[in-house]
Amino acid sequence: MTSTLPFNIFVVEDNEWYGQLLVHHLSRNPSHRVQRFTTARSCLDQLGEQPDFITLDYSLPDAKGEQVLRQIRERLPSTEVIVISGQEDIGTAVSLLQQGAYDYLVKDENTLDRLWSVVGKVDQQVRLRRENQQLRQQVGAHCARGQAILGEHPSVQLVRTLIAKAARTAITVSVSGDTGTGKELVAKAIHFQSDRAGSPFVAVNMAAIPRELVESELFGHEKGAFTGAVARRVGRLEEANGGTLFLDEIADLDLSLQAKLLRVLQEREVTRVGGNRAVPFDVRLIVATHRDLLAEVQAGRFREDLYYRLLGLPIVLPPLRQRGHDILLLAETFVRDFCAHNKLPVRQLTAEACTRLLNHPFPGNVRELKAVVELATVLADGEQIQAADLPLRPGRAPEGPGSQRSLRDQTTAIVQSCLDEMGGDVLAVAARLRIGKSTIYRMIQQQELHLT
Ligand SMILES: Nc1ncnc2c1ncn2[C@@H]1O[C@H](COP(=O)(O)OP(=O)(O)OP(=O)(O)O)[C@@H](O)[C@H]1O
Repeated sequence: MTSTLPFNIFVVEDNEWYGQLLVHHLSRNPSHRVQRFTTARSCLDQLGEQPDFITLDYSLPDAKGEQVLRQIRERLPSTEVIVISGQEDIGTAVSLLQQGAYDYLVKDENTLDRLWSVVGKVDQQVRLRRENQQLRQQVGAHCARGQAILGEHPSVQLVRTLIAKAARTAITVSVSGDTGTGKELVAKAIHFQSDRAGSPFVAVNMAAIPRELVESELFGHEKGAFTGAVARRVGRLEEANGGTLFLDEIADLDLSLQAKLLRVLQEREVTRVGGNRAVPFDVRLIVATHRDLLAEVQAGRFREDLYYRLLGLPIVLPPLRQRGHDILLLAETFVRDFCAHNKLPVRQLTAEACTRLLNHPFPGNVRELKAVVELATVLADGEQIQAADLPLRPGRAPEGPGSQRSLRDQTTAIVQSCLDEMGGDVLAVAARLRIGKSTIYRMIQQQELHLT
């Protein structure tokens, strides 16, 4: 997928001859749309056109480079600005770079070549960003229709209700649940159902970033802020401006950064590492963890003030094994989608395969179920997916009271939970669980099951 939109460039230069030279040079690429302005005011008045790139003459008749740069950065934080100056002045260059200029060029015989290579880089970044945006919109359309989170279990219905409520405001949301229960999916659903859907959804996993890089990842850094900071980098908070920031595995954030995050969230401004300018931001925060955050607070590993700042609207995702017949509903949907994507004839799970799925503890939750049934679809020979096709490994035993139960007890519990959910409709339960209705009637007669 490539973006066909033009790359919009503003050239702000009062010198007639040099301005025309820049316009001519930058217009050599047919996808560039170049406009020229001779004053700061005329450029600022047209920022509504959202240029992708601006070349800014440092000395304009009505303003200095710093002032214009500040106003552009405030209004269009993702537009890159390159300052072009008649004289080399290291102090000015450093100050402009710290204020967020992409580069600082001195007018000499190399300027046009350097400009050409910088514009090429920015052009590529912008196109990648647009592609991402298009992909996001596709995912978003799916999430926004409320179809992403499958399940009929009351606990999942409650999750969908809370998502819809959260989407109406910008409240912080804290999602908890074991690995693979759908925490990121919930975060995306909230974002794409909210009025921030057209803005970025940025996900950061605290456990996946080396400790020493977390601060710069979140808050960004200026060029030269530390060894290896070869270019300015906008942090994830700024990247999510106007949209949603999803901080996964928040409990893994170390204590010193917890203090910094709290301050940034309270002040609603972020200063890049090595920078001296606070940039305001507007993001909805969604945090997730598979740990008990309150227990982390009690153990002194998580700041209590940050805990209360982040709690917001809590959404709890139950483990898959506690969602009754949703296991089958999800399995059937994953098989159907997988067959459709891979142009395979539709495959059905046999009754034995369903029973095997219902009795598996699924320590990896929905992610594990999806992987298992997709692989089984590939392994199955005919149109049916047999129990033996399911690559289920004896997993970690489910935690809690169920862990010591026999297979029979677990089956009874699943059938009972379906009966309760479906208002005692034996035929519907038999169809859903693919077991004979007489088996259910016999279990009722033997008082293993109860109709409420
Ligand atoms: N209720 C659901 N309906 C449909 N798909 C689901 C559901 N829950 C989870 N999934 C799918 O399961 C996979 C894992 O979900 P997700 O990544 O959101 O889990 P997670 O809790 O964030 O995992 P982790 O804690 O390991 O990061 C994804 O492919 C997701 O689309």
